[in-house]
Amino acid sequence: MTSLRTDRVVRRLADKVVVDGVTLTLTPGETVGLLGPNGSGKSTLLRLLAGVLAPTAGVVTLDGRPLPEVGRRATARRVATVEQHAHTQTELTVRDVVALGRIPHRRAWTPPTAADAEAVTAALARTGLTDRAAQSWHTLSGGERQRTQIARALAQEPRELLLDEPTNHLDIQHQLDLLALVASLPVTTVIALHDLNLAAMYCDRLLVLRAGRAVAEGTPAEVLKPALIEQVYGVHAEVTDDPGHPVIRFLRPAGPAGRC
Ligand SMILES: Nc1ncnc2c1ncn2[C@@H]1O[C@H](COP(=O)(O)OP(=O)(O)OP(=O)(O)O)[C@@H](O)[C@H]1O
Repeated sequence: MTSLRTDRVVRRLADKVVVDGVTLTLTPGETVGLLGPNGSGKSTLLRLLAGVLAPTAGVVTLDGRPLPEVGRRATARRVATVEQHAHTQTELTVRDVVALGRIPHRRAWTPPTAADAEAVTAALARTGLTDRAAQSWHTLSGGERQRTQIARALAQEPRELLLDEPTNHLDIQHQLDLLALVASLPVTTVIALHDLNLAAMYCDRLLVLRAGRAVAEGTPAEVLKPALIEQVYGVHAEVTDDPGHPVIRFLRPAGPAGRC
């Protein structure tokens, strides 16, 4: 069994090449970190992987079949996404939002089954939201909203999980908890991240984008070298080896040394 794969995908948006010939093959069960500066094409690549955007050239496959052939509903049963800025317009409780994850599994006009309810309850528990189930979405903090969207994706019981900067808005404990949870799930995960140290700690493999192109791919230790960090982010860094993963320390640019 394979998983998602992009084969030399290109995507143009408003006459600009935003993703430029990226090939990425996911191995079932692995956690792949998508790195790169703002505007480097991470979100766009995630949308291509989810089938929400069609490539301008190249192909995205799921188990070897192009996504248009797999179909939207079948893709939605397999692939869950958590976008950067998820909104809900209507008055929904946390449990209602999480239950939206069951839609791809339900037949039209049929009430939720016991299996649907169980998946929702389990997803709430896994994300620490059981006590918030009855709370209105609108009253949640940014971090609680983020966790609710993760719970919705887990309720979908996906085999592939695509996360766009899911640690935004989370305090450090919830960042670590979330990434530990994601890394422990028996699903194939692609996760766009800005924090290189968190990527080093929780990802099996990294793909680094710059101006839409893949410029490095490999394990965190292979990829996160000072020269690469300087080339991609324009930042000086020291990298030391902690058992199991590299640790990055950013060096101040020359100039007045300010402190918070
Ligand atoms: N609908 C659109 N029309 C025109 N340009 C777009 C559109 N969507 C994205 N872009 C551009 O494509 C480029 C890549 O955007 P994308 O959101 O994929 O980057 P990103 O790496 O996820 O960035 P960030 O880290 O800031 O979230 C950016 O320059 C962005 O302005």
